[in-house]
Amino acid sequence: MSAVVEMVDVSVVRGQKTLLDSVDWVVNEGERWVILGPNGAGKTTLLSIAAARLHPTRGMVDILDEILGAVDVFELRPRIGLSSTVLATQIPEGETVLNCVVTAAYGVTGRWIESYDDADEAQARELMAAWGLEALAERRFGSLSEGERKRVLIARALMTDPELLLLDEPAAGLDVGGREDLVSRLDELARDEASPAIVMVTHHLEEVPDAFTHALLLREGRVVAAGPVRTVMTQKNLSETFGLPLKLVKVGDRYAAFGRS
Ligand SMILES: Nc1ncnc2c1ncn2[C@@H]1O[C@H](COP(=O)(O)OP(=O)(O)OP(=O)(O)O)[C@@H](O)[C@H]1O
Repeated sequence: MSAVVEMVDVSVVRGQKTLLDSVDWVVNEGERWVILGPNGAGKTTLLSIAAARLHPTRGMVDILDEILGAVDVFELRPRIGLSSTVLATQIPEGETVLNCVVTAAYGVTGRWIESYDDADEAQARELMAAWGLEALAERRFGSLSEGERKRVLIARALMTDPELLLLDEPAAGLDVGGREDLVSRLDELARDEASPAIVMVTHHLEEVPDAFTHALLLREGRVVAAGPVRTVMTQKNLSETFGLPLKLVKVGDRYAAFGRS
């Protein structure tokens, strides 16, 4: 099994603040990781490095067999699918759903004068069908519900057939129905052997699909635990990660956590 992401002794320092502190992490082909941790733990910072959007202050990062710092990131980024709220803010409100997805082929967020061939549009329409968006192809991005937007961002992230898929809080802001719909779609994606390696960031255990295989727990920039879900998702590790005594509940292969006095 070959590594898709390898980080060795990675730190990110800004002024007096250490955002990531000596992180070691390996994501192999076929693995589906969740990164869990409280607000400010460094999850988005870690994902930004894996997305080749941020260089560490110290340490070695290998993404898809390229070393960060020695590779042209503009060649590397199209091989990585990224869905995040930051990206959502860069999409013009008036852009159609079809254009939101198809423009990923050029790595841009708004359609201008680029020309897309039939294969690009066919690929975008196939992804929209898979993510329940076919009826929304001509709708403006700005008019979509939060759940629809999240699905557009994921379809867009898959547009370039990435070798690594990164999802930053894909279920944030969704109601229970929207969350469950998204979790089951992500579960299906995770079960598909043709899917790329997946890394998803979340604060909420309830959002982790059954089929996710690995977890990395972060607190104050440090890794509390990392490895297979079954060994990492313990009451002790999660209490340490979130900084309060938690009761961990498992329903089937899904998890939830509650405060414990
Ligand atoms: N340029 C910067 N200078 C100083 N501190 C920063 C900078 N960028 C981020 N931080 C801080 O680094 C910490 C980690 O931020 P990050 O966004 O990675 O955390 P997170 O785990 O994703 O948080 P959340 O769950 O709230 O989104 C936060 O305390 C944040 O305020």
